[in-house]
Amino acid sequence: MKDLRIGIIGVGTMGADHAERVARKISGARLVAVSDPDTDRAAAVAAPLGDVRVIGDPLALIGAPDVDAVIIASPGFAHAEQLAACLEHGKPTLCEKPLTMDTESSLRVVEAEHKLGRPLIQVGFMRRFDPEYAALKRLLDSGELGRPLLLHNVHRNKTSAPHFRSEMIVRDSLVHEVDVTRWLFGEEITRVTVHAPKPTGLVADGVLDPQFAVFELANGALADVEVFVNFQVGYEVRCEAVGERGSATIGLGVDVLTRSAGHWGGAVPEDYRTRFATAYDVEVQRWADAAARGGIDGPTAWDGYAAAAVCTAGLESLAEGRPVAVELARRDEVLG
Ligand SMILES: NC(=O)c1ccc[n+]([C@@H]2O[C@H](COP(=O)([O-])OP(=O)(O)OC[C@H]3O[C@@H](n4cnc5c(N)ncnc54)[C@H](O)[C@@H]3O)[C@@H](O)[C@H]2O)c1
Ligand SMILES: O[C@H]1[C@H](O)[C@@H](O)[C@H](O)[C@@H](O)[C@H]1O
Repeated sequence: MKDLRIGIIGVGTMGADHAERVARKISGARLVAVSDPDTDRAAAVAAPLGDVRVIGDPLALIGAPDVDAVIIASPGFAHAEQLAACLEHGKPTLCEKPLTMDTESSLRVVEAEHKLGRPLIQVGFMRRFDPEYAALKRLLDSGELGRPLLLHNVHRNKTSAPHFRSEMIVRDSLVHEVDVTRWLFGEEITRVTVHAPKPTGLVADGVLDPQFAVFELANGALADVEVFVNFQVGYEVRCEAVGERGSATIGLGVDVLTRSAGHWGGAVPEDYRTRFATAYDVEVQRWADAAARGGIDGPTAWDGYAAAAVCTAGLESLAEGRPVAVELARRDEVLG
């Protein structure tokens, strides 16, 4: 079988990481093109990776006949237009989260894909491919812990860019826990409350960081999330599920404990590229295998839309200081 020819749009932090992954690690696939408005950056990413074209216009990359499948790693605000083009050209697409930046445009993506009659869009909720999250999912599904009752999540980044304001903390960071909660518990989130304590003094005025969210699920379960994107120390993502007959915790980072220089303990990863390296590898390999067959193998456009709807409610809650019901279209009405 011929290699799947992949083009990547947006080669900043995440896109460059995916470019290297596709070029060096993913079997049955080849990186053939990258696109970024910062063409110098695109050229610098492409140069060490072999025969990779730089295409200035992302829509031209999507339409290029020698690009079989697309990875979108541009900022969230650019996803809606680029996803529409991928659907128009019938190209299997791995779109980094968030699907889009609002509920309405996410629903339009779901509807446009549905009209094509086959799933083409996979959303980059990579935690589903992380070995620890996957083990937790299997444990919960096995019933060993009884009915899941509670999920406690911690999501901390070392620092975030100045443009990363309160809305981004919800739509770009908290969105991971929205997906993890829906996926682990297999239920929709129906109501959201996002609280913000007095912010850390280490962010610009007006940025609500950290935030503390509570998700109410359709089956009566509850999830809480601390999201703190300027924690200073490093990258920490933890999660504990509590069921009727036990609990399970992942993300403790305890696999290598060292004693040196008068301390003992483990390392704190710098960012998501280290902590979730395996998850990204598995995600992209499984997506590439599925894309070669013309489809997807992971979180769907519907998952991206459902997460966007929860984030919209979360932002309203953050602004108004009260719980907000999630407005989600009926799945059977949208997807038939
Ligand atoms: N799954 C994860 O863990 C993870 C981690 C980081 C980022 N992300 C997601 O990846 C995406 C990119 O984030 P990032 O941190 O790499 O951002 P970044 O700012 O580092 O890079 C974005 C790149 O996109 C380019 N760009 C800007 N506008 C564009 C457009 N209209 N079309 C194409 N390219 C454009 C920029 O020049 C830049 O090179 C976002 O959706 C983000 O949420 C996901
Ligand atoms: O875009 C990134 C990415 O999604 C990371 O996985 C998350 O930890 C960050 O908070 C977010 O800014």
